[in-house]
Amino acid sequence: MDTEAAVVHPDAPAPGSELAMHYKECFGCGDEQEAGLHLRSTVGEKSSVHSRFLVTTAHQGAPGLAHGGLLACAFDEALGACVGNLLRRPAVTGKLETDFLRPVPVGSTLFIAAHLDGVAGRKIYVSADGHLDAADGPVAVRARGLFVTVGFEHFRSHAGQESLDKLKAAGRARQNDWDINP
Ligand SMILES: CCCCCCCC/C=C\CCCCCCCC(=O)SCCNC(=O)CCNC(=O)[C@H](O)C(C)(C)COP(=O)(O)OP(=O)(O)OC[C@H]1O[C@@H](n2cnc3c(N)ncnc32)[C@H](O)[C@@H]1OP(=O)(O)O
Repeated sequence: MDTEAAVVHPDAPAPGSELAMHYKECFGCGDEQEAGLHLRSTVGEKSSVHSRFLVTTAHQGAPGLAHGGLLACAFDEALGACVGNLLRRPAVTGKLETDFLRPVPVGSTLFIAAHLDGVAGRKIYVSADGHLDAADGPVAVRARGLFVTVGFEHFRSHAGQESLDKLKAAGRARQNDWDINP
């Protein structure tokens, strides 16, 4: 694939910044989504974002072990947070690949290190490693994502009015908050 290096937006939060949830009802990071994953993310060095996911009994597949689909969801969120916050462009997941290398037990924390790999037009390539219980713990899950830059029209034309009102209330619907360049 022919990609260019991803250039972090000059207004992106600096390394070390704790990222705010992007939407309080988001399944991945929202604090008003009781059944959600409650990921917490921090900007890292060199086009990276570090997210933490505490696996609870709500996330089980087999007894005592995380469900693979929920782990994929955690990576979707972590990769999306990396893309959205570092590039400051609205983008959606086009493709998400996951390798499950080790079981992830209930009670463990997955430390997900996501990194921007490159950009080709509207396509943004991003990948992540999920380390068990420490930033340098063994890699349990690995993921690669392709995000596609979209205009705000994507959300306007597909989401219901009530959701758009919530988005506006959160101050996210203002186009000048983002670089729209699909
Ligand atoms: C106003 C709100 C703003 C919010 C921003 C907040 C940011 C806050 C910060 C951060 C937090 C974010 C955290 C969120 C994390 C979760 C993210 C999700 O889960 S998103 C939901 C799941 N994904 C979908 O629902 C997409 C559904 N699909 C679509 O809408 C379309 O298919 C779309 C937009 C992906 C592409 O459609 P087209 O018509 O616009 O464009 P075409 O031409 O088809 O694709 C563009 C290029 O991408 C490639 N492409 C698209 N899909 C591909 C695929 N699956 N595999 C390979 N290539 C693909 C195509 O081949 C094309 O490439 P070529 O330019 O020709 O080289």
